[in-house]
Amino acid sequence: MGKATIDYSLYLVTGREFLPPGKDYYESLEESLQGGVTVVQVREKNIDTGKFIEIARRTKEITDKYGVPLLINDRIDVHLAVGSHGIHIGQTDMPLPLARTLLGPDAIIGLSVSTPSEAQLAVQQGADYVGIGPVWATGSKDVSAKVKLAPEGVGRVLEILAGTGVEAVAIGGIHLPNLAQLLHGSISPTSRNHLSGIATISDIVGSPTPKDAAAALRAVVDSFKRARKSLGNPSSVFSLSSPEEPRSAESLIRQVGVLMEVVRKHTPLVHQITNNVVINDSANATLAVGASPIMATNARDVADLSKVIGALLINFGTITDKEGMLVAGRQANVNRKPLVFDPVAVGATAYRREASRELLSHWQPTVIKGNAAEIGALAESNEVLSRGVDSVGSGFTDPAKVVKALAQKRAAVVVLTGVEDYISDGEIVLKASNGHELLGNITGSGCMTGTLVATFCAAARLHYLASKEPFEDLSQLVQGDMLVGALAGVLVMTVAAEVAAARGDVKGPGTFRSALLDELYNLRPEVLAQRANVTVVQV
Ligand SMILES: Nc1ncnc2c1ncn2[C@@H]1O[C@H](COP(=O)(O)OP(=O)(O)OP(=O)(O)O)[C@@H](O)[C@H]1O
Ligand SMILES: Cc1ncsc1CCO
Repeated sequence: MGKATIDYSLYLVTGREFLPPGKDYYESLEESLQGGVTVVQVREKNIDTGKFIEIARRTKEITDKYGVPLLINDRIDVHLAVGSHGIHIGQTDMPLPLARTLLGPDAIIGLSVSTPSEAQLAVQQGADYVGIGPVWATGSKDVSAKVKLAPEGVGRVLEILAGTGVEAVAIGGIHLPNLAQLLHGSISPTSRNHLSGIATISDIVGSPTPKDAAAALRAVVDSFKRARKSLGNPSSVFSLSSPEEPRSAESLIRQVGVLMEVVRKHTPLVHQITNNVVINDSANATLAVGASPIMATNARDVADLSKVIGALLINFGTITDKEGMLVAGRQANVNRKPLVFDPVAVGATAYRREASRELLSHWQPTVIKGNAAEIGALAESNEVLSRGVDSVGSGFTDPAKVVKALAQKRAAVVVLTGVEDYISDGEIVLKASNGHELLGNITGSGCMTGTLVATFCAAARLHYLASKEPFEDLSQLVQGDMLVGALAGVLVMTVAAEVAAARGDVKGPGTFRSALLDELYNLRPEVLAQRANVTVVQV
């Protein structure tokens, strides 16, 4: 088996302590290989050398039967004794150059890395692959003192590895429900490098049916790799929502009109965890455009709900239900429902910054929507400051560049609201110049825009599912063109606002607020198409 042909898709690290009561280690191992494990690493701590060699030898008999390479954790002597394919070493184990000298060029040597600089060194020293982690907290190893990388942190390491030929698996807290989030969210921002696979212990070893457990994980990794491989444009965030038509402003506006009809026809359920300032206006805005709102926040309620909703909005304006946000978002990823994140006032306090980091490491948003201060805080730019929930200052020097970079960094569509709205999927940037200044005089206009973005993302998914052959890409977090969904939310809101503001009965914010609801209800695709002012910005 040549080194170049090794498939790192599903890398099993053994851990006999996780076996369910009564389950035999060798039986579990064989079943996991039948389920699709592609590499095995024997990891034994605190064990006599003789016993380690015995376990490794019997393990190799089984892995050989399935043509799967065997690696030994840390112990070169055990590797040599059983003739395995190589070793895996940690940062504090034997130095990689020394291991290479001892083992020669043909042995596989993998290294655990947690940072881009460790990855850089691994490349220089000739590692064949790296294990990047810990991604999340895990019960299999004490990583309490280590920084949890989250998918975004894995992506920063993958950036370093791009083009080097060094492959990468991620490790730490990876389970079936967060696997698609990890694969998608860790694609490196600039080079679009992605994981070769994932390493796991407990999901497989701890299962009474390791064959099924391995097969389920493998199916997600396989479909992810297939999708990345077949991708026409590797910079696209949503690989399977490749646009139906070339992306001109006219065609996008036409597609927005289609989504307006889809909402009225199918009345998607839009689950919203939002702040208590805007909750009623947001629910009414959802109804006005033809969808159906549900404002559940309790963690015990949201998991069931996730199966039936069209999309989820998480707006942390008054941030009282973080537990519900964590569970609902994770379930949206599992059920492949669009998830719109509105990080209200994220830059204003340390607590909000920390909460946003926690949420974004726990689930992958489909769309991130914010005003300049909020997008600035997420993009770690100090061009725009916040005063509570509002932005202060004149905005970004180059807003198109900021939204495009953040979309790439977060693997999500980004919507920046303000006098002009900017929307990017990391590939193209749209500028939408509709709206009215009275929107700045009512509270929660941005929050309502977020609600409508979620509503039309639900429609984009329904439209995709209705118009395409059903497909089984288990690694996709969403299906449908979410750029069009986001644009639709922004345009419906801002065009309805223009029509409302022009009414003779509108005298100020109070009458405008009622008129806005009426005009959301009355808005037709033809009127939207006439008024929509959208341009594609070259970045
Ligand atoms: N002066 C303006 N002219 C045109 N449109 C505007 C103006 N101000 C805001 N908008 C529109 O209003 C919507 C809300 O954007 P804004 O940036 O004010 O949100 P926000 O600050 O998050 O609001 P809130 O915190 O009150 O929910 C956007 O769709 C935007 O296009
Ligand atoms: C005023 C306000 N405070 C927290 S959320 C919110 C609604 C507008 O973002």
